[in-house]
Amino acid sequence: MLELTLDRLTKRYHNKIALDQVSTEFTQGVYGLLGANGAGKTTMLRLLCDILDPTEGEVLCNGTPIRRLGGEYRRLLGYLPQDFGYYPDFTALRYLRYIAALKALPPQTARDKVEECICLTGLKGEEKQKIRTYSGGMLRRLGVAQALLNDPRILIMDEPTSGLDPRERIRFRNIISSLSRDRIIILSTHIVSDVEYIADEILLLRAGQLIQKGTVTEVAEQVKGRVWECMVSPAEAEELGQKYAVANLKNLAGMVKVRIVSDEKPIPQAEEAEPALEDVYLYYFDQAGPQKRQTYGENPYERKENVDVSDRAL
Ligand SMILES: Nc1ncnc2c1ncn2[C@@H]1O[C@H](COP(=O)(O)OP(=O)(O)OP(=O)(O)O)[C@@H](O)[C@H]1O
Repeated sequence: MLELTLDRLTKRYHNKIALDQVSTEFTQGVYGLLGANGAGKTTMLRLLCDILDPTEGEVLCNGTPIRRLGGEYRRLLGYLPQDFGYYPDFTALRYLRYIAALKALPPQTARDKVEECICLTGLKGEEKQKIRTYSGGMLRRLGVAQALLNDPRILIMDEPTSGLDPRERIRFRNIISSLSRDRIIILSTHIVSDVEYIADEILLLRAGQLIQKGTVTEVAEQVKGRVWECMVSPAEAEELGQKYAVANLKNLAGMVKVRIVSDEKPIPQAEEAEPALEDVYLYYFDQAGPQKRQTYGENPYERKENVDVSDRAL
């Protein structure tokens, strides 16, 4: 079985520490790397892909430093960067054949894999369209397809769901679930719901440090006793929003149901609620300040459909 080990992995850009002594292991499964902007997610993924050199520490694959494995390691790897390069005037088919050639796949294998990846990512029927005509979701699926051409045992994706509409998000999650057998899949995001349902383990990265790792339930347990719900008037809700990290607001018959993440009980009538992953996210990453938290949408108490709390909090 494949095992990736990060051993005190550190990356400094001049005097800025982007990744700070991160040690952890990955075995088969889906891992969701969650963190706010600038937390160090891209840096960690690029170190894992051997695109960046660590300042200290190392990445090991089955005990051997990936530096030493070189091409042997890269053959195990599929990578979808945040902005993957493509030629807009190529058709998807031509582009995938081109990438297959770059990955040095033998011609028959290339033809088979291109077809397989087109089908797997739901692009069948659209593969002869020029990429410039693709929607954001189709483009992301094409990105996944190119990362899969060499049948990688390790699949690394940087913010693969950014800019996708809810339908494409669900589609993406289903693709990842179908790929998860026999692979290490690591994907970064700042959108909690994108990893909540598919990740076997969640890693929380804050200011370059790994602050939590575990299943969704294990990570959510970390805020047990710190999640509160209460029904208050709109004015009280506004006041609470100024003071606390508010995870959820719902208008109910003139009153507002408020979900708050706080070490202390915010008001006497607040009741403890079962923690969820987005509460954890809010607990660790709510750096926006109350003003920003409260200015989402025209009515701050209206929970907009398909808008992630984590998006709102940042
Ligand atoms: N080439 C670079 N030179 C200097 N600083 C950098 C460089 N790349 C990243 N950084 C800094 O390192 C920190 C971590 O950046 P990184 O891109 O890894 O974070 P991230 O979690 O992926 O953020 P985002 O979600 O915005 O992509 C940030 O403070 C960033 O400004």
